[in-house]
Amino acid sequence: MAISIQIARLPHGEGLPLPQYATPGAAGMDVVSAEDVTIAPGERHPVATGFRVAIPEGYEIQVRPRSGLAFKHGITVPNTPGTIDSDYRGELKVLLINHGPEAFEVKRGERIAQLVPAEVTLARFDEVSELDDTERGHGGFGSTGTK
Ligand SMILES: O=c1ccn([C@H]2C[C@H](O)[C@@H](COP(=O)(O)OP(=O)(O)OP(=O)(O)O)O2)c(=O)[nH]1
Ligand SMILES: [Mg+2]
Repeated sequence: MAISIQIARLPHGEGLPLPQYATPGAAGMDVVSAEDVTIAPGERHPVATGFRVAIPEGYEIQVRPRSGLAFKHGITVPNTPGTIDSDYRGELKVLLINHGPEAFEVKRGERIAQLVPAEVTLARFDEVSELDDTERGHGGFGSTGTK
């Protein structure tokens, strides 16, 4: 079942489509750019989407890269998955970085990322003096193999 997320359009978002699923089984809702911007190789830019959202408490939106942009142009989201908090009321922005060899032109209306709403599990840390023993113990960072 779909949850309802309120969305408000900023003046520069006029005429843009709402974030939407490209196919019935898509996990992410494609979001488009509200601006024309060129991102030089190695540079990053917080791309405007023209929208603000009010996510219901207990949920977040994850901002994920589009694999096509990453594969074809080296364009990705350095903070992936970006976190949109339920109490954030500023403009939803998509931080893009150009890992490709050529400048990349983002055109207004082009899909730049996908939004995946997700449930948030709230937790607290309960401090203790000892933890239980496990087979893994302190092993990490590749301790179970050679790669
Ligand atoms: O890709 C993103 C990531 C974040 N934000 C907005 C919404 C989010 O709720 C807020 C804060 O993001 P985050 O907690 O990841 O950043 P921070 O560096 O911890 O900043 P803050 O101190 O504002 O929490 O910035 C975006 O618009 N796009
Ligand atoms: Mg934060």
